Amino acid sequence: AVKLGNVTILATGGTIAGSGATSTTTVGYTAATVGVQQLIAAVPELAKVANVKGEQVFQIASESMTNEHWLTLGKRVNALLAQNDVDGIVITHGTDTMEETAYFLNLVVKSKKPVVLVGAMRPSTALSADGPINLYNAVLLAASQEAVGKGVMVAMADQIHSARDVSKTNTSTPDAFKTSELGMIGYIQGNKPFFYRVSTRKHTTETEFDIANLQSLPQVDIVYGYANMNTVALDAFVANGAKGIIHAGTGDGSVAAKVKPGLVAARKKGTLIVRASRVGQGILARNGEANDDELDFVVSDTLNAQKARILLMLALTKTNDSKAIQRMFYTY
Ligand SMILES: NC(=O)CC[C@H](N)C(=O)O
Repeated sequence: AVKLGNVTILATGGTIAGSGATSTTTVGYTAATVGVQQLIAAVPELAKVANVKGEQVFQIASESMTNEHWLTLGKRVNALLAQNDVDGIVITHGTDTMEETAYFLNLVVKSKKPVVLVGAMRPSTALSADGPINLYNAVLLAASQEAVGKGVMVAMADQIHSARDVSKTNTSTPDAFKTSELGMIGYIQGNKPFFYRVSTRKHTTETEFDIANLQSLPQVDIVYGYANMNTVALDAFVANGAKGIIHAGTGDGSVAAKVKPGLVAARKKGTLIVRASRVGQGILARNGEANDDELDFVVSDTLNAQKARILLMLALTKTNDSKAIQRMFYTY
């Protein structure tokens, strides 16, 4: 008989653990109601691909995820993966901030063992609920040799995405997760993962970040760019003590004339400024829409604003040097 891998499922809530009033309730249901043992019991097929254990870490909708949740989860993942009797981890998670949690873990997990985030777009009570098959695929992926060393992954709708590049791209359809231009890394088909590409960016055991002794992360906020933008949000975040600001600018990270003096003043007072884009694809050109060298700004490379926020928080636990932080944005 083939020896099965040991996979721990860490449950955090979300729609995969959600329930609705009827079988056709696919919106307006309640997330985070079903416990991890019930999730596992609903998919007896899991026992064919791994020895599965469950742990309820949180029971929340993922829009309420906080830095503190991430530190707790990251430490638990590292503790479990340090054990000889754990071969991989699956994290069930709400889909709204799944890409953020995945990228955070991609930067702080200290192991080559597979870590797979999974969720559902339809609650467990719905017709054609996607949670059970997504969970099955995630567990077989986490138990597979092929997934070792690939960094943190998101497994949704038979596709494998790398944490750095994946995004939720639809409010409600089951195929919501995409890595549009950079491309997903593989498929799961016929009970097997198939990989086709890997990111060139460093992750997990290759990063310089260590959360073992951290109780909190520096405050970093996002300012969204739009026509007729005013300066109120930026000024309020800076007055509130933000250590970093992600400016999710229009286009290639352009900054409205009215907003620029506030960013420059914040930087002079010590706040790190990262220019990102609201567009969703493409490289943020350094010294393009602003003279970053002169203004001492950092650019986000291809990271979207919510992921740039995570990298900047972790970067600020190591250094305040903008050049070192810019290097990190071209590394991870
Ligand atoms: N499909 C989902 O998981 C969304 C439910 C909820 N808003 C969450 O992110 O947890």
